[in-house]
Amino acid sequence: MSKEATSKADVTLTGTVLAVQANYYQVRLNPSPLAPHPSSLLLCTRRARLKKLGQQVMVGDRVEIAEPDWAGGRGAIAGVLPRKSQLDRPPVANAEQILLVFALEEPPLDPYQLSHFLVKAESTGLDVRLCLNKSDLLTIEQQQQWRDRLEKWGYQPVFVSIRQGSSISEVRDLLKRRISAVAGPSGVGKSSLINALIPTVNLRIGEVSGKLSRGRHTTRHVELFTLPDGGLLADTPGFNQPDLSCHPQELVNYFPEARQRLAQQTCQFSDCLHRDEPNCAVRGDWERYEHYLAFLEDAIARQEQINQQADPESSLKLKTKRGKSQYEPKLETKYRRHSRRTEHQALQKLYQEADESQ
Ligand SMILES: Nc1nc2c(ncn2[C@@H]2O[C@H](COP(=O)(O)OP(=O)(O)OP(=O)(O)O)[C@@H](O)[C@H]2O)c(=O)[nH]1
Ligand SMILES: [Zn+2]
Repeated sequence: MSKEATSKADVTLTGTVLAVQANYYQVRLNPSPLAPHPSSLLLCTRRARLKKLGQQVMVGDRVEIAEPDWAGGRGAIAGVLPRKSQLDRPPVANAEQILLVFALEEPPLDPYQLSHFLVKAESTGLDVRLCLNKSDLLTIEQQQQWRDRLEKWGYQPVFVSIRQGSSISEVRDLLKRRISAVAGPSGVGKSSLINALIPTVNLRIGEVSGKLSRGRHTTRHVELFTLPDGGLLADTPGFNQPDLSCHPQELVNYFPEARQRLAQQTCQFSDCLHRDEPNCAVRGDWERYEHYLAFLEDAIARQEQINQQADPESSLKLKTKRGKSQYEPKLETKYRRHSRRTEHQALQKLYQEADESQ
């Protein structure tokens, strides 16, 4: 075979990245006549060409493998197929849905915190599923109250008790054959759920230091767990204290019940922020409207900060005090602290250089 023919044959080998640790990628191969057996795992490096192009490789990525060394279980990632979706914190490619886990009790379900997580999850554009754990701590009536309330928010939660092993199969069905990311606050039972879904995983429960030493909750290590009946699951440490970083104008789209109102009626003004504008279709008697207003304030404040950073040479800055806006002089550049954005860019550059020098 000519050299060219060999390399062509190599790139027909494809797989999915299951884990990333430093500069190594664990790849599960797709069935192929070239692979010795289906579901072979290879430990891969990234081709220098991809590094030069700045092509990042994330868990969930579908990749092309070259130079397989079957005996040594090694290979090289030669290409990354186009992504259907991309989560940044944690870095996961091709996820289709977010499984948001909350507890009904211990800790008690806080509607505002739940709303915050839901909006953050919706802002990814992925499907959002809600799983409420520790149903053993609530009566049937109490569960029904939550069910009714959350249905008005636009969600059909799955109530489970991992302790009693109830309704785990419903969650399993939700996750079948899809890439999902699990998110939720601390202590709600995410590890317990993953253990129940994948008995071979054996994550530590309720032991923070144990988890840290295992490297589970560090940003350099992201892993997709393989579910017994197909599907991949990412445990998402970066999602634990979500910060809402959406544009004020977009926020409304992350509330299913507001989306529904907008589908039936439009606001008078196309740039309506749904606060006190006349003839607004969104403002009204729905439970989470208060949450919407609170998140909107944050989004507007963040947007103003971004606008200031986008125009760092302007000698005036817009200040809003008690609803009144006015321009105030800014300090000279050399006396100003570096903006968070430039610090972030500098850090990114450092990471990149460190990566390339390895
Ligand atoms: N009553 C009750 N307790 C549960 C249930 N599932 C988990 N727990 C308990 O909840 C606590 C927290 O469980 P974990 O699985 O560690 O929670 P986690 O969400 O992974 O927590 P972090 O790792 O801190 O994010 C443990 O003490 C579990 O035993 C349940 O269905 N019912
Ligand atoms: Zn409106």
